[in-house]
Amino acid sequence: MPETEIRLGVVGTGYVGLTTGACFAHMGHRVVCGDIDQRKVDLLNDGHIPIVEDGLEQIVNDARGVGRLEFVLGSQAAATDADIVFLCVPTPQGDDGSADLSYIQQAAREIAPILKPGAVVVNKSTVPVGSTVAVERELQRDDVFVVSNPEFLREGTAVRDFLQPDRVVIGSADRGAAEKVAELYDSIDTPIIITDPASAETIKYAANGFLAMKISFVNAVAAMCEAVGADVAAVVDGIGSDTRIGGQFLKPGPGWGGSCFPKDSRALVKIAEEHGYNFSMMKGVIDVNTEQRGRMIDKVAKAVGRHHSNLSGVTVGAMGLTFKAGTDDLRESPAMAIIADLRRAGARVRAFDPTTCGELSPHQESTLDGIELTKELIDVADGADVICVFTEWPEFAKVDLDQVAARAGAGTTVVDMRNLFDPFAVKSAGLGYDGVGRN
Ligand SMILES: NC(=O)C1=CN([C@@H]2O[C@H](COP(=O)(O)OP(=O)(O)OC[C@H]3O[C@@H](n4cnc5c(N)ncnc54)[C@H](O)[C@@H]3O)[C@@H](O)[C@H]2O)C=CC1
Ligand SMILES: O=C(O)[C@H]1O[C@H](OP(=O)(O)OP(=O)(O)OC[C@H]2O[C@@H](n3ccc(=O)[nH]c3=O)[C@H](O)[C@@H]2O)[C@H](O)[C@@H](O)[C@@H]1O
Repeated sequence: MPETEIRLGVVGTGYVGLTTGACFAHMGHRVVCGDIDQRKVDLLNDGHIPIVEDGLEQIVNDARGVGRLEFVLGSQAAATDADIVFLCVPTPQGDDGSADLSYIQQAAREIAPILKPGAVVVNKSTVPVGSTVAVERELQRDDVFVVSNPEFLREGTAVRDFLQPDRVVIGSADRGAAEKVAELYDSIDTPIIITDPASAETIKYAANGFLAMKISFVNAVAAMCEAVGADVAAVVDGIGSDTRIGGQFLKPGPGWGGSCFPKDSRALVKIAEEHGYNFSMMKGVIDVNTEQRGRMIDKVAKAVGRHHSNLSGVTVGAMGLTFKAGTDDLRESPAMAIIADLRRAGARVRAFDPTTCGELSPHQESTLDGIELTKELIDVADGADVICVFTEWPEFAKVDLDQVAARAGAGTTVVDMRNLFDPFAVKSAGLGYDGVGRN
């Protein structure tokens, strides 16, 4: 890997900031990552990775070992001396559905006085169209440049996605600044798309919106499969084999969740609305997702022979809590949303997730109140009237179904929201089975 003289600052050490900093250091750059969360900075300086992310610990430790990666408190300490500063702070959903830019604006204000002349500030956070200009306005510096470089990594495969991206998108009004950022990716073999800031910002939302649309589409098709007696797996195989459609992101489930699709799909609708366009298709994509959660709750109610509004006395065994496998992230998890509704209807929920059976991460602590956590997967079967598979953790598929039936009682239904189990195997163990789009 080539050692370069370019110094990078990264503001925010969450899923995106930590991955960005560690991967750029791995690629040969010198990186200083700053966060306002003292606990996170301390953990990182003690060699602990605060999130579950495959392969991240290794590259963080390797880069720190050769002195290319440092963790400091605050944005200024990260940006001092940096030639290029990446803003990787949250852009949560505001009250009206639009993206809340206050963290970005705050970070920009913090670093404005200490930026080196000629420095490039990069919006890596997902920000609405016009945010490059908004950051320029906060900085009030005509000797620095602002560039958009949206990130497309997924949680769980963040390191791989960052180091082997399908493309890198850079948006800038200044060609030289765009090329400076592009050079950082020189060691990666991938197309680099340089465009204007508004297009780069739109690409990010359009990509997430399109992926959410694929999943909503397949969930709607799954509902149809149940109605007409078709098998969604065969249908997905049949349509996904058409290269114009592609087989990826067509797994039916309890609806899409996570820290990005929900907020970004709403922000996309809002951005369009603010510019005079009614993005009705995206609204439909969101509606189908809401319906999908309702359909899952109806499946649970049907499994125990009750109406979904009255589940008092019902014990639900929950397999998985995170918004998908491979992450510890509970933000906007379909499991958490469905569990909240089941609990509101009076159900008791006992749950196991591989990321909640040890010490809880800060994200998790605040959200798990009222859910009884078990130490082992099999324990969720104890006394369960219904068992829900919320997350597709591969190890769940290896559970001993005879033991599940013994602990829960024969006839208990498994509502398999991820189509993880073989229905025949579940039924052979004496359990009931209900999947998504399967008959
Ligand atoms: N999580 C994901 O998979 C992806 C997220 N994104 C976008 O990236 C952005 C960041 O997302 P995450 O990394 O998930 O957020 P996160 O919440 O995991 O991390 C953000 C970090 O920024 C820190 N922070 C906030 N203000 C700060 C400041 N002024 N100075 C220093 N640190 C500060 C917070 O303490 C936190 O550690 C969002 O816009 C998100 O939409 C984009 C692609 C993927
Ligand atoms: O902007 C972001 O934050 C990121 O959002 C998503 O990444 P992520 O949220 O980590 O997770 P995904 O793997 O996309 O899954 C999102 C949700 O869709 C669900 N999903 C995904 C794929 C599928 O076929 N079916 C399905 O139900 C998942 O279970 C999960 O709830 C995008 O995939 C990333 O490209 C993007 O960078």
